[in-house]
Amino acid sequence: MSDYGKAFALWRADCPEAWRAYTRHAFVEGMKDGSLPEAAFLHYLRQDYVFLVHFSRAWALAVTKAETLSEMKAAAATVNGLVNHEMQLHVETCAKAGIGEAELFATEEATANLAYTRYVLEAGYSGDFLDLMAALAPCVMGYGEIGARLGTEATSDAYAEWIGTYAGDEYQQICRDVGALIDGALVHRLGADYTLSPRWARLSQRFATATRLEVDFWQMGLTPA
Ligand SMILES: Cc1ncc(CO)c(N)n1
Repeated sequence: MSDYGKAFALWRADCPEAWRAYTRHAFVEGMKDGSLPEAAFLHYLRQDYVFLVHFSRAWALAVTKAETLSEMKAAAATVNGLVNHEMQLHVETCAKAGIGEAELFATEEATANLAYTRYVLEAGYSGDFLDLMAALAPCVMGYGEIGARLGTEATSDAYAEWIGTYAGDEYQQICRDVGALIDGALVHRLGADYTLSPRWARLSQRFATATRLEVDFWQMGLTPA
């Protein structure tokens, strides 16, 4: 497994079934062997564009909840990566399928999408930087892990652009940077022995909840309305 930091590795190990259901979902395996129907992929991608709008807002909230300039820089860099790099994949792929950007932005949110993004934003509104990071980590690192695996295991090039976006150096670097950001933020607020903090179990639960919401998001993708 790639090095996405210590806290991520611990949180991931705390919810093995959910993590596996997320990263080995039928939707993911369908991209790997090319058997995923294009209609399901486009349905997912339109929803994911809306997801990324809210996900970027959550990262922007992290800029305001940061306590050091280094945290602000890392969160701001992630906002930049999302809106100027990752969302480009969605805009270009949908454009090729005849879906324009205005239509993309106007996509009606599926309930699985609403549930997930508002859960993450609420973690940031009601909690602090750490609550927000625990809710954001499964999204960032999960796609990094899926992309890296599919980058070497894919047997079809049907979804090569999607896989390339997440397997690529730029996205993998974001995952490592976010991992380092989270590890540093934990030490800064809870001390070096942060796993002994009474907050640790709740942070791990947040990570597990967000992971389950990722499973629901893939499932939503498999069932176009
Ligand atoms: C649902 C979802 N989770 C994570 C990512 C990675 O940013 C994404 N694009 N969409």
